[in-house]
Amino acid sequence: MTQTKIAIIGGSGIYDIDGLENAEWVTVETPWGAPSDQILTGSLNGVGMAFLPRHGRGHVHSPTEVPYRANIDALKRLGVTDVISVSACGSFREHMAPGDFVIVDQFIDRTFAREKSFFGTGCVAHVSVAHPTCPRLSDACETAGKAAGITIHRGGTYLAMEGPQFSSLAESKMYREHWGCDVIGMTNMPEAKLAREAELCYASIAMVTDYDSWHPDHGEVDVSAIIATLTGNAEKGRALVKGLPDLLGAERAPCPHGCDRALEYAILTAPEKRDPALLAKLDAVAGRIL
Ligand SMILES: CSC[C@H]1O[C@H](OP(=O)(O)O)[C@H](O)[C@@H]1O
Ligand SMILES: Nc1ncnc2[nH]cnc12
Repeated sequence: MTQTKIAIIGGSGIYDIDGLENAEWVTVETPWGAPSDQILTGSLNGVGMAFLPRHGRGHVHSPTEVPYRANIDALKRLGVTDVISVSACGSFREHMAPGDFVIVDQFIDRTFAREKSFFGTGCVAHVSVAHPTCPRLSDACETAGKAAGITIHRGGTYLAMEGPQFSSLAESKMYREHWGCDVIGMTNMPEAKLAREAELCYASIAMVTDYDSWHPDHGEVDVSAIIATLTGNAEKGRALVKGLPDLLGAERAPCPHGCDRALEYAILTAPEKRDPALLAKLDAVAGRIL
């Protein structure tokens, strides 16, 4: 049995979490550079926890510049088994209103200026992201959220845009009316893809902060309104996180959906053709099978 270790990646407006026992900010070095910030480690009800502010304390990294590979590698290196992203998002659906939480289960990746894989020349791998989030971890988030009195929508398609500017009205309408997207944000990709490559279970909680720019009765999105909604949600988010350790348990069996075995048949490069330098960088991410 593996010990459960739950990581929370906190998005915009979430730079710390309270209530961890033996809390300590630790520096983690990775072959992919420095993570967004130090990582807060500790435990909650006997379960190991880690918290990483995605944009760094003080919000220093733009969505494009977040060191996604270093973040996921650092969490893996710390022994994390389950990653929960908590993000701000715009909503394309009237009934997904500001203040509601959406447990995202699909993504459309429109980002184009980010490193999206740990693999490449010298070690080529193709993992499946047909189902990019873990249903078991998403179940726990839904249950904990409902117990905390949060309005939760289970399932939704998240459009990941490059940013940093928000969408034009034409883009917003296209994503909503033609592409079937439910919410929009700038950070869950490539994060979810990298978590899958690192064989980590990943769930995404998108906190609705605005109606982007499509809604005729709401002004277009601006950052001050987003932060006001997030601040109003902080207590709900904290309550959700506190419910997770008991739901996930201190020990975990293999993921029933195979997230923790995603690399099993993914690597194509012949053993004799693999690049030792890249293999060395993959020690944490793919050490289980390399
Ligand atoms: C603060 S407005 C836009 C910014 O907020 C979201 O960040 P995160 O996903 O880390 O909560 C969004 O994706 C943008 O990066
Ligand atoms: N409307 C929006 N578009 C992109 N990212 C967001 N984060 C919060 N609201 C957003």
